[in-house]
Amino acid sequence: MANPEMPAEILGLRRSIDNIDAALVHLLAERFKLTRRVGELKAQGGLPPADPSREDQQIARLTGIATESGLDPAFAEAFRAFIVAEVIRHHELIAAEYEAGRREGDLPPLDTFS
Ligand SMILES: O=C(O)C(=O)C[C@]1(C(=O)O)C=C[C@@H](O)C=C1
Repeated sequence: MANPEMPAEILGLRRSIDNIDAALVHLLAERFKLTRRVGELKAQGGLPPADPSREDQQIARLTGIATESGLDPAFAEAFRAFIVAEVIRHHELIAAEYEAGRREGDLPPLDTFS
């Protein structure tokens, strides 16, 4: 039996889905640029890669936004946690590089008088 033809409406919907997927990838790329800098500043300042209290704020805020906008809040939280787990992995790698002295170019100059 031949494949049934794809309705034109589905093809139109797929074009918009592709646009949204592209926007999500661009947004994630920009988010990771910001969190990479956060990771560098944390490594320089001796702060831990993860911040559970900040994450509690994110969860509360995003749960409200998801509920208001009709997105399953459990899905919103799973998506946030997936992204943040990757951010924390990056932060740990950055911190390990600082500790190994491989990112000293990004460190402030040594204060030899203290
Ligand atoms: O805000 C921070 O402290 C971050 O490191 C960023 C971020 C995030 O990706 O939003 C990542 C890890 C922390 O546990 C909390 C938040």
